[in-house]
Amino acid sequence: MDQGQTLARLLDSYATDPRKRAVAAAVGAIAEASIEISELIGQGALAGITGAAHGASNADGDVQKDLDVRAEAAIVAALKNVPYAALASEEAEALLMGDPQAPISIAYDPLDGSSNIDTNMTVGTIFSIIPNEPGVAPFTAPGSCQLAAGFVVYGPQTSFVLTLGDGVDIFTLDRKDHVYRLIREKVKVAGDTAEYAINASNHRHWEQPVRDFVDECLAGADGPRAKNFNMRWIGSLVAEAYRILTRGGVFLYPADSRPGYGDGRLRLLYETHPMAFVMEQAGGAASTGRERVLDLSAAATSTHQRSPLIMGSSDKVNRIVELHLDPSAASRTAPLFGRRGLFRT
Ligand SMILES: O=P(O)(O)OC[C@H]1O[C@](O)(COP(=O)(O)O)[C@@H](O)[C@@H]1O
Ligand SMILES: [Mg+2]
Ligand SMILES: [Mg+2]
Repeated sequence: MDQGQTLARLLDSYATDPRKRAVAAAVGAIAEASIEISELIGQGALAGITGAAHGASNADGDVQKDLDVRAEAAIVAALKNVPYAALASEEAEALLMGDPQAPISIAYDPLDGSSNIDTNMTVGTIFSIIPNEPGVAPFTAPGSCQLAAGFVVYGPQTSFVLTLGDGVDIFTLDRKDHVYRLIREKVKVAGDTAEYAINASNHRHWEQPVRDFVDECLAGADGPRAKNFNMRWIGSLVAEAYRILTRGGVFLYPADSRPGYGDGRLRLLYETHPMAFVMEQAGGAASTGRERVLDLSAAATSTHQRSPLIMGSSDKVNRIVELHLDPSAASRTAPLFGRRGLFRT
């Protein structure tokens, strides 16, 4: 690994044609905005950030926090000189239209995990950059068309996770010099980690395949996976994704039976598409349980469309998909487990 590599230098060497120059400019602008957001978060109440509601609701009906609004403003300002056709943000009901001839469009979640702000826990920014085809409605292509995607984690360190379609690199903010420095190159999701993350309070609303997978994990060394599992739930997608990239495991925000949760909670364009691209580029997988997330596309009017997200180590994601596609897989591959009747209803 080139210890002296910075995000800015990597983007310079990537920008070899007009489309790539636009991608590099967009990633660079989001990185600039993220440094400002990181400083705001670090200051917290000292910068007037309280975690209190801002008063308005975003397009999905979530109450906007102060920081949601300030992060949105920082990103829109940073993208001012980037040639984009359209911007889709969690915090804006409608698309923000730019130059229809521009080579790219950008979707982003300015502040992910906002319910964590007042608890001093990790939050982040997520982004997805797609090609713009003049005459075609923006953001209607499948996730596999993404040119670049990534996320920023505002944790004890501020880190920038990036894929330009050729693996995943992680940069950490050098606060002294205000630059992102490469700390991990071509990250690979570990396959053998016995960790899963899901909001277990929704257990009664899950579909059977999700219950079956969680039951397998809960059964630990006595169950079909013959391994004791740890459970993690931070309530912050970026923090869960960062943990999976650095340590392995699986994250689920599945569809469930609560009204409005038929496609889970996370939004396709600026949450599940970019996370799926990052996971696949790191050798992991991302599925809804039935379909590859990168095969999904949004309808022209559905900027804030949701999709289930099951992401992480391929073996675990594949097992969950198997349980969805073939319900008998639960008992067939676990005869001892099935015979004992553990967790069976
Ligand atoms: O509170 P829940 O239902 O467990 O949802 C948690 C999920 O919601 C999110 O906070 C959604 O993102 P926003 O904070 O951007 O709305 C994810 O980061 C997290 O994984
Ligand atoms: Mg979010
Ligand atoms: Mg958000």
